[in-house]
Amino acid sequence: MFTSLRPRPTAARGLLNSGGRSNPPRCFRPTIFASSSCFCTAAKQHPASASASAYTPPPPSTMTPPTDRRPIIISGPSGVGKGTLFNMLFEKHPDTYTLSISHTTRSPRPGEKHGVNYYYVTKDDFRELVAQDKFVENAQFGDNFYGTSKMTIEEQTAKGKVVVLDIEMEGVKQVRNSSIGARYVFIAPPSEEELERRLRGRGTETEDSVLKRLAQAKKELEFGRQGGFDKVIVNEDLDKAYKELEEWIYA
Ligand SMILES: Nc1ncnc2c1ncn2[C@@H]1O[C@H](COP(=O)(O)OP(=O)(O)OP(=O)(O)O)[C@@H](O)[C@H]1O
Repeated sequence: MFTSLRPRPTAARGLLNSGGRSNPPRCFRPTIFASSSCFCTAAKQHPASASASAYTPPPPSTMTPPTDRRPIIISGPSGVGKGTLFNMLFEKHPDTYTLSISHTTRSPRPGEKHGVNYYYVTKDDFRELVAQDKFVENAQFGDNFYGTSKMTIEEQTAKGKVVVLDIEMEGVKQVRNSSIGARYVFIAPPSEEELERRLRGRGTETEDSVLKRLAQAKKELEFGRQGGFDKVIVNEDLDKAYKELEEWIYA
């Protein structure tokens, strides 16, 4: 269990999966840094459009699904472009990827549905699930717990979907220590200055949130440098980074 910051951890995004991990469309697991009433920064439909002006939605893919069906764990500092890249992937391959649905102890918000946005459980139930080692990763934000169950991943994988988890380093460590076989990609910025520029340019954070995210980014970058990822992609040019990501996934 950890309580560190986790922007929009597990599979928290996706243009397509309005019933993905948590909240209403594009609003998933909370972030302690969220600056708006939406608990996450995922409300941006096309993050790329905010700063990466050259972004154009990719045409639907005719590619066959990847042969490697293991969950894809994406990690990297806040603002590096993880959501942007994965949204592009989801857009281009709408039938291939899915976001896992988290368990949470928080109450449903209006319009949210159990089993669609989250699995809503009591704290006692959650603790019991932790004790039974049912989660591949879990975290505490404020008073509430959040976790990705192994069962959710297994069910989606059994349906032929490739599950995507977007998690920060503590979550990555947990997944690595779990029984879930996964592949790991780290998204790095071209520089810390550019990372800050993107975070500020996104316009979703308060100054306090930007500073906290940048402080955490240093740790995340060090974690990325330590190795252990199957793939590291420097997201400088968005289209090139996306191509690299897709080639790696489909290799
Ligand atoms: N290659 C790029 N060049 C310029 N801007 C980019 C690039 N990739 C992403 N961006 C922009 O950077 C900002 C941050 O991207 P995004 O929200 O996808 O980051 P993130 O890693 O998902 O962050 P968080 O973890 O906080 O959700 C967005 O405004 C996005 O448009």
